Amino acid sequence: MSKYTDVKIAFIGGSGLYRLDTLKPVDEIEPETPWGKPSAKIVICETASGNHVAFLARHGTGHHLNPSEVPARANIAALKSIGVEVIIAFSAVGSLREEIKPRDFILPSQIIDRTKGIRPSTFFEKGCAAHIAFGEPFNKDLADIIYSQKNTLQGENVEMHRDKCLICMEGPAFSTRAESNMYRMVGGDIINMSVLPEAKLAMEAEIAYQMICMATDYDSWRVSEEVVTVETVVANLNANTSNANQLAVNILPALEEALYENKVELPRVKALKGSMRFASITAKEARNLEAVRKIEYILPGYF
Ligand SMILES: CSC[C@H]1O[C@H](OP(=O)(O)O)[C@H](O)[C@@H]1O
Ligand SMILES: Nc1ncnc2[nH]cnc12
Repeated sequence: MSKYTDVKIAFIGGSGLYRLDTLKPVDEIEPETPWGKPSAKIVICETASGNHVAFLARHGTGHHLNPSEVPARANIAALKSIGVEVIIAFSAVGSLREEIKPRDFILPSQIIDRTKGIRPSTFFEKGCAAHIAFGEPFNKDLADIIYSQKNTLQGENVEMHRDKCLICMEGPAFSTRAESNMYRMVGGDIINMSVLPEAKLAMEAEIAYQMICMATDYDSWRVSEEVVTVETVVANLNANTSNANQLAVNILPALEEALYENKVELPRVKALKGSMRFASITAKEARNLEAVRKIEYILPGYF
């Protein structure tokens, strides 16, 4: 049992965002979950109101994990074990649309899965099957709070877009020009390698999840442009860092008012609580006890 049980809000940092300078770190923890240890130590930070929030670097603090290697189950389970109810996850993405410019911020509302089945993507396996509804993979209440801060973004012509479709590819190589064009044709607006299985696992753990994407490049579709390289991504990432830091602190008061002070209701966050209680389709007597024991870590008493 962790000494922290009431850390309701967590930030996950992606490429280029290995800490949040605007939050005051007060402790570090490394929970051992049934799915192993998280990508990095979870940094516990104190907000201006005195609440604790968590920060976790998705690829490790020195970015040693490629997207296919991120221990997403351990990450989500570790956050759940300290009481997390809401995850705001940052991600660097390529843009598949002219109007989404490098350095713009995007709140996706949909995902198309182009990962290759090599990432463990569920807590429910080996004798305890369950199926979550994933039609709305992101949490609109959280997107609304984040979008309300759109005018605080700094930089010439930097915009925030919402309701976009995010393609999640396996990587680590970037897309070919033909793949990039295909993603545009099927309705993709932005592309990354990280939203899955993170978003699915959060849903299974009853954690509300919204990704804040930061465009770093035009991927490989634009004929007038060189194809994406990691140098382009990193240059724009560094430019995005201060906006990401500022956005994180700007949205905290609204999140804290809702989650700690119950001043505002977030119906789509509330609806998640208890949503998994009847999600397992496996007959009680047919459930594998070891599988159930592991799931107890994230949903105690459910199965
Ligand atoms: C460094 S470029 C590709 C890499 O960047 C994104 O990472 P994250 O989502 O963690 O910010 C993308 O998903 C790829 O993993
Ligand atoms: N073009 C791209 N494709 C996939 N992931 C990315 N992350 C940043 N840019 C990306």
